[in-house]
Amino acid sequence: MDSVIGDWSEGFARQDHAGPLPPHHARCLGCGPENPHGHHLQVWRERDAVRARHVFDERHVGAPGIAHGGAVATVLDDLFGFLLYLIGEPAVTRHLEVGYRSPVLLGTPYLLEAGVQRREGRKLFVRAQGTDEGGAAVVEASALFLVVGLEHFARGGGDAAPVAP
Ligand SMILES: CCCCC/C=C\C/C=C\C/C=C\C/C=C\CCCC(=O)SCCNC(=O)CCNC(=O)[C@H](O)C(C)(C)COP(=O)(O)OP(=O)(O)OC[C@H]1O[C@@H](n2cnc3c(N)ncnc32)[C@H](O)[C@@H]1OP(=O)(O)O
Repeated sequence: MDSVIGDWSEGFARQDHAGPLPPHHARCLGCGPENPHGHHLQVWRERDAVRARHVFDERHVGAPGIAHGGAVATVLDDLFGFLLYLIGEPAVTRHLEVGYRSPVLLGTPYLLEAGVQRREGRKLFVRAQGTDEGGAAVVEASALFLVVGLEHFARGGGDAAPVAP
């Protein structure tokens, strides 16, 4: 196991308190502060939910002025990844579904929230939604995460490759 997996598993005690949660690692596409192509998602815990206030920018453009659907899916998938801090076990996405109700506009803040709907053995069924500042739902997602052992991540060589300039 290399440094990223080692560091992550060391810090992977269940986070039982409300407040900010740590990024998965520094270069994570969803939340890593050192990934220049990343979304820099900042997530906090409130009771049994995880929340983020998020703004998409020009790097994530699909149709002019509108966030690319794949970028929105990336952010929601990564948000689900923060629920693992509540569960205290590593898991990976097996299935992800996104419903795009309204365009997600660039430069516009959205509240993203996710929670665990139910657990059946190693299967975690999770749900999320994104709302605009008026409280209207613009996007919703559901996913199946499967709990895995840390050896799962050794298949990728463990440490993330350096980010290309
Ligand atoms: C969270 C990360 C923890 C990391 C810790 C280590 C280091 C830290 C460093 C980095 C972490 C950084 C960031 C990541 C954090 C979050 C980001 C978001 C998460 C992701 O980005 S993660 C990447 C994308 N992800 C994958 O790369 C998974 C590829 N995949 C596999 O590796 C295998 O697929 C595996 C191992 C998952 C399972 O493999 P398998 O062979 O054990 O199991 P199988 O596939 O058969 O399905 C099992 C049961 O699910 C049922 N099932 C299937 N589909 C269903 C559906 N739609 N509805 C209802 N049930 C369904 C079946 O029917 C069966 O049910 P049953 O067991 O009852 O028969």
